[in-house]
Amino acid sequence: MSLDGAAERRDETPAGSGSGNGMGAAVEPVAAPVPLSVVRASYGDRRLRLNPNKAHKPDMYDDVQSEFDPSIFCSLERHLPPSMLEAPRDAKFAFMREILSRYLPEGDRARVQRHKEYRQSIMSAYQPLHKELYNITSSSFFVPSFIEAIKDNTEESFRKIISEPSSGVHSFAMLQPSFCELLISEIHNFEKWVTAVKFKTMRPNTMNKYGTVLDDFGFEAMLNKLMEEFICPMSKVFFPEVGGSTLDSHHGYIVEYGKDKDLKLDYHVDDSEVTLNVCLGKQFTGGELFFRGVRCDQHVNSETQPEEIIEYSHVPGQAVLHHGRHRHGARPTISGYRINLIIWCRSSAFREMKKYQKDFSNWCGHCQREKRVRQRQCLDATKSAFLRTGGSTS
Ligand SMILES: O=C(O)CCC(=O)C(=O)O
Ligand SMILES: [Fe+2]
Repeated sequence: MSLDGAAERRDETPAGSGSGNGMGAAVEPVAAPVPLSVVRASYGDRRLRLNPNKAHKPDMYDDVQSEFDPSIFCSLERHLPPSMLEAPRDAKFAFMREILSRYLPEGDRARVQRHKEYRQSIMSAYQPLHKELYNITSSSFFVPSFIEAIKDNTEESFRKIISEPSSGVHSFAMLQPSFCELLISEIHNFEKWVTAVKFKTMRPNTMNKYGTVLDDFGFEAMLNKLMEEFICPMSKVFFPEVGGSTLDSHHGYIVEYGKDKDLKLDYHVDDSEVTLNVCLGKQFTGGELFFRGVRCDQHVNSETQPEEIIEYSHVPGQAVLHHGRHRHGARPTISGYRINLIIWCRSSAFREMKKYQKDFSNWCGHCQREKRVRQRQCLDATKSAFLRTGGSTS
């Protein structure tokens, strides 16, 4: 969405970008499906169970090629009708895939498939430089105060490490300097490889000319764990009203600013429920974040109140956790080079619920103000009615 001042940012669509990258990497074919007539004939009861069979140990689907994530098949298997639980894996896979397909329109399915192929073509050719970055090791990734707070997992422990927790923009020390250095070096290695093999990569979203999607070259599982085990505990406490406790997907990328890179980032809202933004380095001046209040879709361009003006200066290793709909931008990086890790975290449950809601006064600053005005008018009307009738209730 691009209204007056604030532009909503979407991931660059994978459509069309899988081709023309000069890589020529082979894309594995989608697994040959088992004809549904076979599945139908053998298993009469075809209704999924509402409650999962927790005692059942599902098969693994990591080696199966499809447009859906293998973990979906694992989870869904526990909901299969009892007669199917011990069926051959291929039969279960075909059955579940047919059900899932009904919920993914043809266009989306083709887009997902192309993106999957794009990722595979990168990952089958790119050699990571620092393999240890692709799996979380708390002690080498995070500073002790952050590890401690997550371990305690209480509102109090989080508030202890956060500065200005009342503003809705929560900042805290998170990453070890050595981790930041290694990640920067991995990213530069990837960029060097991209240039050398003339691969055409997708940018993180429509507003960056530079920047790299980490999920596209092997970091997806690590960032997912980061979201589930290290972001979710905090967002559950600080952003429960926008699905902070049900984050279930993410978009993880790197932004780079400086000479010959992007200089600034325009005013926008993220395509996320909760965003984690961590500065990795290096040395720079400028590049401050400015925030201008949280807004729902309908009020994304409404005026800013003075108390909503927040400025934040990036410090390497320091994270900012904010509401995705908190309007913000980044000021020009005046000198040096700034590189940040961004994770847009999303909640499918919240997005579904949002479709049926009109009032977002539990988080949108403008809805809140409108509600207060309505309440005041109502109170005034009651008061004047009371005065008119002299307090008589008959
Ligand atoms: O440059 C920054 O720190 C902000 C990046 C940002 O807001 C975004 O990528 O959505
Ligand atoms: Fe943003």
